[in-house]
Amino acid sequence: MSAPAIRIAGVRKRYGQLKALDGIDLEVQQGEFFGLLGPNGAGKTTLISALAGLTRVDEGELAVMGHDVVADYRQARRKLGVVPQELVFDPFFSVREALRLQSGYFGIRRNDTWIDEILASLDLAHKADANMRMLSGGMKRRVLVAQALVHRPPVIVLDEPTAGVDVELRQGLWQFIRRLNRDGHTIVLTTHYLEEAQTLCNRIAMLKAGRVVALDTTDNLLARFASRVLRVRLSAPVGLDFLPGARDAGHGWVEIPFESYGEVEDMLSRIRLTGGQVEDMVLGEPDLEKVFMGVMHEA
Ligand SMILES: Nc1ncnc2c1ncn2[C@@H]1O[C@H](COP(=O)(O)OP(=O)(O)OP(=O)(O)O)[C@@H](O)[C@H]1O
Repeated sequence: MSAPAIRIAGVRKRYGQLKALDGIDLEVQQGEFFGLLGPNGAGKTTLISALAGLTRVDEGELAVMGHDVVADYRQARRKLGVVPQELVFDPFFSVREALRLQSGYFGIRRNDTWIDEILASLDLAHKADANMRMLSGGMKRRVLVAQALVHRPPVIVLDEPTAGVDVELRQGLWQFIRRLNRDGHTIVLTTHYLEEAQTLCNRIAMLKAGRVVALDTTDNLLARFASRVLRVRLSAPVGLDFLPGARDAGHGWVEIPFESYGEVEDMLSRIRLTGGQVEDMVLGEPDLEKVFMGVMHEA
């Protein structure tokens, strides 16, 4: 069996009294599109920086593609591309120079063919010779993605890559990341945009105060914590006893949970039989935000 893309076992990290990572066990398999979610301060960035070998943990082990991040640092680092949260650049380099420099860190020379390919994929080719300080925030973020890819890592970790990024760039970025995933790259993503995580990630871990408080496939998380709901606005109030689980949502709206769409027809005919008239109707799908709130509240 091939090694997991990422293996995190019994990891603890303190900053003084604060337990930033409080016993994390997590495996991400090769080819996954994995979401790492959690409120501010949950420990996501600390975990990523430990994976990249930038932060030493107090206890536990981390490995990338089977390479321990401490004992086998160079190999582990080569297998990993990290898109950091912060935009930090040397303002005096051009985009191409920055990417060549990054290639140099990994001992790769004559990397221009691949660099050109990355620049084209990220729609950055026309900025190749522009100075970093001349780029907009969104462009800089694309360069960060490019930098993470110069050494063709099989595992790519993105720490809030779309924070402060406009809709168009976000869409383009996701298209590109999805393609990398289809090509076999393992993707780990942290984001506060839960909608993005819901559509992109096949599996999700939720962190709170340095612990994993939920870990499952996105579908299972959605099914476990959030239900579908039919919202109807009625012309006149009707008793709700005949609709199991229904609740008055105010302003004439009634919310009725259901599991399969087959039930909706039955609900509507029951409303009609009691003399109720539907004036407006909305079908609510389960969403990750509800799941997230539920998990954080329970944990
Ligand atoms: N160098 C440090 N020194 C002291 N405390 C730190 C340090 N780095 C992180 N912390 C603390 O560790 C905890 C975890 O921080 P971390 O940045 O990993 O959270 P996060 O989940 O990435 O949050 P965000 O969503 O805001 O990026 C926080 O309470 C943070 O204040």
